[in-house]
Amino acid sequence: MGSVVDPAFVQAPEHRPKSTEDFRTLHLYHHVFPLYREACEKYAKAVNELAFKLLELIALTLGLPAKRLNGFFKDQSSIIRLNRYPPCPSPNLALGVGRHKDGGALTILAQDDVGGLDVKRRSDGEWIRVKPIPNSYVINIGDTFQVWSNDKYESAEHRVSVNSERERFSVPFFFNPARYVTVQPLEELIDEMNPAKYNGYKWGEFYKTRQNGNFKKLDVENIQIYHFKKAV
Ligand SMILES: O=C(O)CCC(=O)C(=O)O
Ligand SMILES: [Fe+2]
Repeated sequence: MGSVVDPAFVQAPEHRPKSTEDFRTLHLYHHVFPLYREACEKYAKAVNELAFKLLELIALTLGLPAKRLNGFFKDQSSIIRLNRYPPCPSPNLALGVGRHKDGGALTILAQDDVGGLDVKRRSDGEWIRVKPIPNSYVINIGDTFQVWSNDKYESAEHRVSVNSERERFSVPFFFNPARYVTVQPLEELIDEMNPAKYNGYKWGEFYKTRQNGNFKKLDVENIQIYHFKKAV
């Protein structure tokens, strides 16, 4: 790479790591944008605190001690993504993000007032726009919670539509457990009457494979939690 003349035109790095290991060596030009780094770190700390509060509240709703799930996040692999969706001349022919489910425990999404996030209504399969509400987050239950809760909670399928008028920004925080965590139905929630519906899987392996895409796209077979569903 040549020398940097104007930092506004620094070539963006290849930002999709090839393996989970690469996340550790990912640098977003900290030296070029120190204020950006500071803002990101501050935001990450605050949203992480919120994530733990939500985690504890959800644990209580499952009849578990508030801190029952906290240990899974000791070496958490959470990430924040900054999304920009430019206006699209043919919004009916393209999607900002194709249909998918978030694989982790929770997603805390900040979105601007443009709108574009659609969630699939389970009753009839219709795509419903998630209306932006100022100063609020969209909280999404991910696959990990679906498995922990043995299907009591379900992760929602969603996608992002684009429009031809305005660019859109969103900032999801993906609250993910440590890579070494085996995700499986919590033992307190299963018994003979209500047996485990999933075999356990290693979060790090699942996530690495999920990075190849979500649901079936081109010729890549994507990993989904139903692959771990036990036969009944
Ligand atoms: O931009 C959004 O509103 C959501 C993006 C999203 O679903 C994702 O990055 O997983
Ligand atoms: Fe998502």
